[in-house]
Amino acid sequence: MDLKSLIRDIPDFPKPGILFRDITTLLRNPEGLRYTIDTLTQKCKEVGLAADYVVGMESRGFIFGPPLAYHLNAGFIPVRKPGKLPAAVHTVEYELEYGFDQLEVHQDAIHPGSRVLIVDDLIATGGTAGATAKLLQQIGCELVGFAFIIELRDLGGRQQLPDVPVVTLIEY
Ligand SMILES: O=P(O)(O)OC[C@H]1O[C@H](OP(=O)(O)OP(=O)(O)O)[C@H](O)[C@@H]1O
Ligand SMILES: Nc1ncnc2[nH]cnc12
Repeated sequence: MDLKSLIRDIPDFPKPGILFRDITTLLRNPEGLRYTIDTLTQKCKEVGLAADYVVGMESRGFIFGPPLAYHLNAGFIPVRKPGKLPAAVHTVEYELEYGFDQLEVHQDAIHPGSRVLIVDDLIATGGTAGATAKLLQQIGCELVGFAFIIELRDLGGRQQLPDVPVVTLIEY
């Protein structure tokens, strides 16, 4: 399936100079959605990505994380923007393609030694995924790999990540 044809490109969003890769057009396509989840699962299994937990970042990691966790027989743990999680949190700061932000995870959601797989819709600069990896590794988790629907290769985000397998479906 030509997944790229289901991604909509929006120039100058959310800021001038950013070419936004919009996944909502893929999500609303039944065959595209099924193919995306099935192929992501298959590729993770092919490289041996067994995990206790799939960790997804707010907000688009929440779309792809739970179905992937379901198919990999793992739990799902949300990593959220600041002030959203109700219990005690661990926090990390990171840089975006278009700004700065923080991410948080519940302290009691995850424990040293847990095998975790980080999932998001897209890797650009690698700031978000790299910060999430740092957060989880500081807790003492075993990071088994990353899975993204889209990789923006020119931004070199992969170089920001620890040396574990990276699964991607679409590259620009
Ligand atoms: O590799 P990076 O340069 O860090 O960029 C990738 C991140 O940016 C987007 O999220 P965003 O922070 O815009 O939040 P959203 O999902 O809530 O729109 C995207 O969903 C990734 O999480
Ligand atoms: N170019 C882009 N398109 C969609 N989401 C993004 N997140 C960071 N950069 C992005």
